[in-house]
Amino acid sequence: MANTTGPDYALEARGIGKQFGSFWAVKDVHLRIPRGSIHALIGPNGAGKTTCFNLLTKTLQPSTGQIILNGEDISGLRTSDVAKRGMVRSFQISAIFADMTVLENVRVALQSAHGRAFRFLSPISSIRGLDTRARELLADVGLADAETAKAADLSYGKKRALEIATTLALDPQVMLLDEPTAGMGHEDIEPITQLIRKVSAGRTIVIVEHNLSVVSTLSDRITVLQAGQVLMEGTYPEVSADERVIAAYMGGVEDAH
Ligand SMILES: Nc1ncnc2c1ncn2[C@@H]1O[C@H](COP(=O)(O)OP(=O)(O)OP(=O)(O)O)[C@@H](O)[C@H]1O
Repeated sequence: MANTTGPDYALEARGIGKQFGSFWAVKDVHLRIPRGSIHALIGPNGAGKTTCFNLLTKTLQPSTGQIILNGEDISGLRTSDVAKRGMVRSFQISAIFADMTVLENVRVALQSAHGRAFRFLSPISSIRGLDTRARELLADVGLADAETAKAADLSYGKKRALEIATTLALDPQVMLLDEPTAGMGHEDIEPITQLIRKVSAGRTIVIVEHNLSVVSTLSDRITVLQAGQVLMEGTYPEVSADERVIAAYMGGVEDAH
């Protein structure tokens, strides 16, 4: 529920932690992500970004703390229950069906969003309805011309765009993107950055991203993690000027062009 007495947070983490054996990969992390914002999690290698991301999406069960989505405590829910409440993580590229066409991939995502994944005998008319929506989504991500291509034949950047289209098929209010530009060449980074900006309209986005140029372009606010804990939070100019952040990254900045 919207908080009418103060800032409206789509997603909050209250003291979340994750222990593996005796090691705390994430410890006492607090996050407050205003609705409609783009929020980045950054930090040097091993800082706990991926673990934190997995806790937020309930891929991992937190050892401590609470996760609040739209004012509701989701700490005990499974990923699929969280998705039904409007928070979806980007699928891994491996989740794209390589042998299907681009259009078929988005159709499958739409079918699963509508709970029809296994209803093979759907009337043709409902499949056409899905195709209309699938084409809209493909147009949104710049793949309108590629609908008959096999997913396996797409370039890396276009696979990521397809992945975003399949995520958008679930119409998430809160979208979590795990390193969307990882492994991309320069030619793909700019279009994907623009695409994330475009699909952020009317949504809340949490992004784990190593490329600090992408982070600076997209993020309203940034949380810097170090050794599993929050080092600081602020805007890009604030965090990039902070001596603790500079020290944490010393010798470990990747892709900081
Ligand atoms: N399943 C696990 N069991 C044990 N230790 C783990 C597990 N997952 C992560 N860790 C440890 O937790 C710490 C944080 O890892 P995590 O992958 O969250 O960091 P990260 O900031 O995403 O790193 P990178 O930038 O290298 O991807 C690391 O020391 C890692 O070795």
